[in-house]
Amino acid sequence: MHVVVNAAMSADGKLSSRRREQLAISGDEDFARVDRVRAESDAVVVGVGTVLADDPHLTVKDERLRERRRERGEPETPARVVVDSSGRTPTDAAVLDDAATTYCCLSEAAPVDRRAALADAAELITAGEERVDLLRAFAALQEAGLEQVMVEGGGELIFSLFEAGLVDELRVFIGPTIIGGRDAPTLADGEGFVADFPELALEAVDRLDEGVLLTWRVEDR
Ligand SMILES: NC(=O)C1=CN([C@@H]2O[C@H](COP(=O)(O)OP(=O)(O)OC[C@H]3O[C@@H](n4cnc5c(N)ncnc54)[C@H](O)[C@@H]3O)[C@@H](O)[C@H]2O)C=CC1
Ligand SMILES: Nc1nc(O)c(N)c(N[C@@H]2O[C@H](COP(=O)(O)O)[C@@H](O)[C@H]2O)n1
Repeated sequence: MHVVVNAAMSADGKLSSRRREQLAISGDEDFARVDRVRAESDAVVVGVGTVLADDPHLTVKDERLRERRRERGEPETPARVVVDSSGRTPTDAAVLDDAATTYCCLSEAAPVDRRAALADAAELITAGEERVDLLRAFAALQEAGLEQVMVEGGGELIFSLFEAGLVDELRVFIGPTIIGGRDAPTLADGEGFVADFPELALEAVDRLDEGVLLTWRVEDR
């Protein structure tokens, strides 16, 4: 499995404001690039915090990219994956519509009624007692045939994936704005590292829109 984390942050490292509402940090060129990365992926993954904040659809938007996927014999949009320990994904979430297969990765703590509600619209994977065990959940996704995986956020999930050593590549668009706020989400939140910081090797620097795209490879830990 190859895991690419892709996100957009402000020049001061924020994914959104302290209100945690969806903000367009990317410009048109970067959103088009994100669409191409989605179209090259078998699955697009987000945490439930992002589902609750943004209600994303996570589909491929460009019809030509969808057509190329169909020509390759792939579903026109990749599978969608929500990492959701207690099954908080609303049943009317856009990510649960029939545009693509959706996997909900739950923990054993997810209540039975939430499991039943989500089972109608999603494939359920259970891994971990109170929190989703990402190593086990991603192994189950790989077992289901998902090899090229794109993670779109948010900051809690991205930190945990780095902590679990699951990230192969990080692509960050840095947009021309300052958001600020000590409580605004950043690229990697969670508890944070105090030692054994993951190390990155810079692979590319590209100017896009009024910002810059950095592509990093994650060094083996
Ligand atoms: N600018 C950008 O590229 C993006 C911005 N965002 C923004 O990020 C914010 C949402 O991010 P977060 O609140 O950090 O939520 P998140 O999307 O990272 O989800 C975190 C939640 O996932 C669940 N979870 C289950 N197992 C977990 C594990 N092992 N590790 C971590 N989480 C686990 C927990 O319920 C946890 O609260 C929103 O404001 C959204 O707009 C989200 C995606 C991309
Ligand atoms: N790459 C990027 N740039 C931004 O400025 C963003 N706000 C995001 N957000 C991510 O995209 C998801 C929305 O997907 P749909 O358009 O609904 O398909 C959102 O939930 C974030 O994961 N990304």
